[in-house]
Amino acid sequence: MELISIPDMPFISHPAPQFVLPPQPHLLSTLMKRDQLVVDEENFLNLAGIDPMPSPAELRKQLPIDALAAQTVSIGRRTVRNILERRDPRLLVVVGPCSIHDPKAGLEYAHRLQQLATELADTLYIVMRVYFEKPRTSIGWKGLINDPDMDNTFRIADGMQHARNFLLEVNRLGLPAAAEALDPVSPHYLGELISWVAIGARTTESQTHREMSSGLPMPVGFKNGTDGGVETAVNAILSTSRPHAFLGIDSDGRAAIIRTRGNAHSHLVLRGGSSRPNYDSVSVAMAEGALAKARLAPNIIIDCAHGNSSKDHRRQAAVLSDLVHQIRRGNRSILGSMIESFLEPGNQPIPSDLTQLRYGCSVTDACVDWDATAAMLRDAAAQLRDALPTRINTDTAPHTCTTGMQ
Ligand SMILES: O=C[C@H](O)[C@H](O)COP(=O)(O)O
Ligand SMILES: C=C(OP(=O)(O)O)C(=O)O
Repeated sequence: MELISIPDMPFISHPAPQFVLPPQPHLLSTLMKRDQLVVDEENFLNLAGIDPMPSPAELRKQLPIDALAAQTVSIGRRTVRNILERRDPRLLVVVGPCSIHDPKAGLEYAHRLQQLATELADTLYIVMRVYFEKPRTSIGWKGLINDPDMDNTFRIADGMQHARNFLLEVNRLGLPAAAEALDPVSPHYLGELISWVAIGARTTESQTHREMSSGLPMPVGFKNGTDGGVETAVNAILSTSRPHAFLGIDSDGRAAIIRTRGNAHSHLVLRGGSSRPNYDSVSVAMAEGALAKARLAPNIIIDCAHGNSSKDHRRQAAVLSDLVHQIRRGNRSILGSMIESFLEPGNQPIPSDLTQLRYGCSVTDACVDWDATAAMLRDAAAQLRDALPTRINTDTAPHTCTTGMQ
């Protein structure tokens, strides 16, 4: 198409011009040279701004990982892999606040949890749930990274800095951390400080998250979908175990082609569904069947919260107790559990005056309080102590994705 008539056209006019520009790259670039504003109006229609962000390499330099934190991460990832491979008989327990909104309260929780983790270390392998990114069903606060001041100012650069700082502190205690990987850019900033990752019920079906997980260095748990079906998660585990190539960024924040090897330690997390829980022995047997059909390892973690407790924190203890009984009765596929727990019970709405926030109480899903958490975990450890040694691997069945696949 010739552009001869374009300089005379009243492009920036209201109402919009009568004709539609054909989508031809050469035409677009010519227009960009002639009148940037025309193109901006067209392509920035729904954008309010693009602000700079430090690159992952810059933030990592500003808040570097130290030897102590690196050792915690290394031991954390190795131990979770060993649990998935039946080399370590302990029950993995991912426990902590639904979301971190107040680093001070979060760290107080981490100190208490570290002591409990040491006390129960013969039976339970405790990893702190450190969730900074919240996937919302519709709208709501999206976590400390997205809006650290909880006032819709969305200071994401500050949020990322707080998140990295917090993870450093937790790891320095010798307590490994678990997080949901929601935004595919975030692991570039935080991944080296995380020992276990969840892909949430709302993103397990996403190809972007499966590709990302295939290159992550830690074991990844895929939640079943919000409808309760496990097929999406089974497909995700299959996909993630394979190599992928996809668009991403490098540590300097430049667009890059990322090539992955595949993650052999992805597994299923049963979190219940909108209509019913799926932690019971029949649901677990069905999940084992779905994994076997796909030639995947029978590796299952049970989330005591979400659809398995109808988001009622008081029901989480019953779910934990049930899965412990399944293990005592000989179940070999349940390798871990998740608990939403904080200093105080329940949850609270985010008030407009943040000084009204109740210290140590969740601002997202309701949590079990500290004393109840400690009681639940001590009880689980006591029940499991004599049942675990029989779970060490002595057979030849597949225990990670790749050994289970042809
Ligand atoms: O764990 C957290 C919530 O269940 C998740 O972020 C969804 O929350 P919402 O349904 O309140 O948006
Ligand atoms: C959002 C979460 O879980 P799910 O993806 O199971 O809803 C969560 O654990 O914070």
